[in-house]
Amino acid sequence: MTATALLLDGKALSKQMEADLKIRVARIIEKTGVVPVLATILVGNDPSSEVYVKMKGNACERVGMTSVKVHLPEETTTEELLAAIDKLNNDDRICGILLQHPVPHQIDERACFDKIAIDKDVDGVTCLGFGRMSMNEPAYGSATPAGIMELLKHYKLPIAGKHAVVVGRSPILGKPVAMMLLNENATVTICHSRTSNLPELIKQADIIVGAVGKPEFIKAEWIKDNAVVVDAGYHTGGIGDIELGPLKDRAAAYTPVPGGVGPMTIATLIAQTVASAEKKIAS
Ligand SMILES: Nc1nc2c(c(=O)[nH]1)N[C@@H](CN(C=O)c1ccc(C(=O)N[C@@H](CCC(=O)O)C(=O)O)cc1)CN2
Repeated sequence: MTATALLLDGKALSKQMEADLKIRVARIIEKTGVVPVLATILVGNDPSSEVYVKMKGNACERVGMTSVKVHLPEETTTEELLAAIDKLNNDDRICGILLQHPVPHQIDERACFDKIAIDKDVDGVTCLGFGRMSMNEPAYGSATPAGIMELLKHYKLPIAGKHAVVVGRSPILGKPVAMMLLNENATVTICHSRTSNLPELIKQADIIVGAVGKPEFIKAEWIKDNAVVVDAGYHTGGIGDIELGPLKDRAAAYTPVPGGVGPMTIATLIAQTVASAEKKIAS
């Protein structure tokens, strides 16, 4: 029997989140007279990265915050980027720092992510933040995984006791989403490029997360009926990492591309920046 799968509408939820964030930002400004600031760092001229950073700046404006944009040339060295991050760490006006991934190949991205002060790591990219989150200690989660968890929570989809299969193990997506699902008591399998029996493992998934970065790499026929399908991919032509078409009438729920995980990434970054600003005034 087929039924229409529940559409996990990240675009609509991100709008709701923004409405709430706008009120919280107005309260911060009323109390302190200071507008919260997110610093965005873009290194080089990757057109997609330019678009994502612009979208983040626009989201800041929509909720009444500002963003300081640091745009560094393609030839920037690790040392130069570390110095730029250090300057933002020491700037009292800045509540959060976003370093757009990927950075040019000559840069040690890990060293630069880890230079971000923990209280300004609103994009959840530092090893310290990841470790704390994994241990269920307070930390800002990596933006896309935290956005996915918020979406599952909003639609009251059960996680505890479910078998979640994550395809991808990147530091800002696959690994953190696996730890977040584990913290919610899912049984988690992490698959990657060296996994030999991928279709077989995916067949077991109650929750499948596509985080592999390859267009429609995960085939609909590998996914069992009534699974919750989360597609964290975004590729030209409006497709993700999962072949979503055939699943729309046999999954329990699915995130569309576009309009699913992507908008939640941005809303989560902004929500965590607002939380950082609130923490600052409470301390
Ligand atoms: N430091 C980071 N770098 C990167 C992250 C991240 O979370 N932190 N994520 C991705 C890219 N990304 C944000 O940076 C991102 C990608 C896609 C979307 C999005 O909303 N996409 C739309 C469709 C695109 C469009 O309208 O043009 C959608 O899915 O509806 C948001 C953020 C890599 N780098």
